[in-house]
Formats: sequence, C-alpha cells, structure tokens
Amino acid sequence: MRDATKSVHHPKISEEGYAALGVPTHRASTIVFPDAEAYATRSQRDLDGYSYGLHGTPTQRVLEAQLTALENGLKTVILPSGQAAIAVVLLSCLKPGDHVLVADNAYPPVIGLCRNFLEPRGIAWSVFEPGIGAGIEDVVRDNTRLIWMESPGSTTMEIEDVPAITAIAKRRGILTGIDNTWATPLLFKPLDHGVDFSMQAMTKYPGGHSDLLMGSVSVNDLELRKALRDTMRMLGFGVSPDAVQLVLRGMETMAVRLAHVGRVAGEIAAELESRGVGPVLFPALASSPGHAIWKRDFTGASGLFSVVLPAAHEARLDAALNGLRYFAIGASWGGTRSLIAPMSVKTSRQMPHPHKDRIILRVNIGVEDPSDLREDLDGFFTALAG
Ligand SMILES: N[C@@H](CCSC[C@H](N)C(=O)O)C(=O)O
Repeated sequence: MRDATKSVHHPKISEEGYAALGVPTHRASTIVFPDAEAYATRSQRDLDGYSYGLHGTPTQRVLEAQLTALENGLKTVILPSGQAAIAVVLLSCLKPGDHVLVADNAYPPVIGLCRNFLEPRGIAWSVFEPGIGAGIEDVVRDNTRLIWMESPGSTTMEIEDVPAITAIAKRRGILTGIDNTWATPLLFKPLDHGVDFSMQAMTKYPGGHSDLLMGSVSVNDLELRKALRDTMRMLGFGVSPDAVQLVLRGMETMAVRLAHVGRVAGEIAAELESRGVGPVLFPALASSPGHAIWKRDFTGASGLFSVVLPAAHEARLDAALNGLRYFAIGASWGGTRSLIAPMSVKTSRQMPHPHKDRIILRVNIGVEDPSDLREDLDGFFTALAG
C-alpha cells in the first residue's frame, strides 16, 4: 500500500476494553457492502437496516429506538424539523379527493401547508374548534382521512379531548395525529390514547438548548411507518447524525429540566394571574380552557405559557421588552434560556377566538434562578402597566 492509499484507508484498531456512556456519532453518506450481492440486494434490507446515509446510521437508530420506548410505540422516524415531521405525516396518508380536519389552534405553518400546498393538489381541509371533543362526529366528512390535533395548541394553549376524538375516529376509520411538542412523551403519551401519529418537535425540550432543529413521529403500525419512510425517501428528508447526537445528549437531562421548568412556570403563571396582568393561558391553571382534561390525561406541565396583553398596554410593549434583563426576545422555546415572544393568532385562526385581535405573549421558562426571572417579569409588567 502506497502513501496516498495509506492516507485514506484507516487502520483497524482494537476496541477491546473501550466503553463510554455517550452514543457515537456515525456519519455517512456512503454505506459499503461486504460483496457484490449484498450491494445488489440492498433495497431489500429491513427499514431498520442500512443502505444509504440519508436513511440513517446507527446514531439515528439509537434515537429512533429511544423515542419509541418513551412513546410506548412500535417505530419512530426522525425528520429535519417539527414542521417537516407534520408535513410528512400529512403527505404520507392524504391523496387527492381526501379531506383533513385540523385543530384551529394548530401551529400556524400547518394551516399554510393545507392552504398553499394540499388544497391546490386536490386535498380538502377544514378546521375544528379545539374544545370540540366528541362533537368531532358532526364535522367529519365521508372523505375525512386524517384528524390533526395539537394539545395544548400553539399560543392559545387549549387542551383537546384526545380520547374522545380518537374513539370516534377509530369507529369511522379515520387516522389521527397530534403535535405533542409541549408535553413531550414524558407528560402525555398520545399512542396510549389511541392516536396513530405522535409527533413532537425535538427542536424544543429534547434538544433543549435552542441550537438545533428536528422532529419525530412515532407510530404503532408498521404500514404507517413504511408510508412515512417512503414519503421521506421521495422527498429526500434525512437528519444529520451530529444533530441527532445533540438530541441524545439533551434527552439525558430532559426529565429533570421539564420537572423544574414545569414547577417554576406553574408558580409564575399563578402569580401573574393573581396580579391581573391579563388572561394567563396555561393548562395547569384552573381558568385555562381544557384544564380538567389536562388533569385527567397529562402527568404534568412543561414551561411554556401565554399572557394576553390588554389593549391599553400595547403601546408600551416595545419599551417593556427592551428593558428585560434575563428573558431574551425570541420565538422558539424549550431550551435552557427564558424567552418572551409577542405572537398573534389573527391570521392563523380560522374561527372566532376571544383573543384574536390581541397580542399574546408566549413565555418560555428556562432554568435560570427563578428569583431573577420573577424580578425581570415584575419590571416588565410594571413597565407595561405604565
Ligand atoms: N407546536 C409547536 C412546534 C411546532 S414545530 C417547531 C419548529 N418550527 C420546528 O419546525 O421544529 C410550536 O407551536 O412551536
């Protein structure tokens, strides 16, 4: 072997006696095969096997298996973002002539996907009131193929009656999916409640440090997993093993972080409600829509809540935001840093909503000292009140 060849052919070394706690980052585009026949038959390999880097390396397989275990599922796929995960669910099971029912509190880009991508391709959509429960029976159509839920919903935080909806969907042969990003499978396990597609944006709590994008979908049915993987293959969707490694690391502390931010968010949300800063939207508060269902179905709360800004305070919002010391101004959430993001549901919400014309402040509680956070919020709401 000459030098140039030696330079690219890595020597085999012994790994005997080596063991570490972290998951190795296996990077690959090319997967190599032991012989010509193995290469020729690579497409027959099991979906959990290896054929091309886009479809996963052992690093991805570890994360898929770990999520499957947490979700009480059978299989999991991982996608480049939460929105990509939602899109792949919809594209894997809808065809022209079908209809999809979407919760009116769904992440706004889901409505954009329905309006701007599905509808021009002959897939009908409509929204349902998040508190509809068993009333879903009245709004499903003969061609409804999928019901898409989000509980609690983006920004407005209503909890949906998932068991009531899935019971009716099953009887009518309709698939169901949910964005479970707020709760993660640690606080709510959708598959246990009859949901077919349990999706979460791992961008948030599993990643946990505001530095990556990823999504996952877990299922209990091999055919659904195959349809998801086929769709991903056609669209060329895969995830970087480096990002997966960061999620695996983040997940090791997720239970501890969630318990902490859920407790602090609960205390602060209750304090803000008593102070009368405006309606506080947080499923753990008795005043929040769907609180009784949250108590029945969830094992806890995470650290994200919303505060509806009174119209009289809007003019002072920018100055109040600029005065924050510890809260950063930013929209994504679930990381270690506390955030405030002014949001509006004016254009995303299809149905009437009491806060449709208001600015809604989405508050992410991070892992800073709660006393610093209280001080910062005290100054913020004092400045808003004028
Ligand atoms: N429902 C959640 C998460 C939606 S996806 C988040 C992110 N943009 C991604 O694509 O990973 C929310 O409302 O934030």
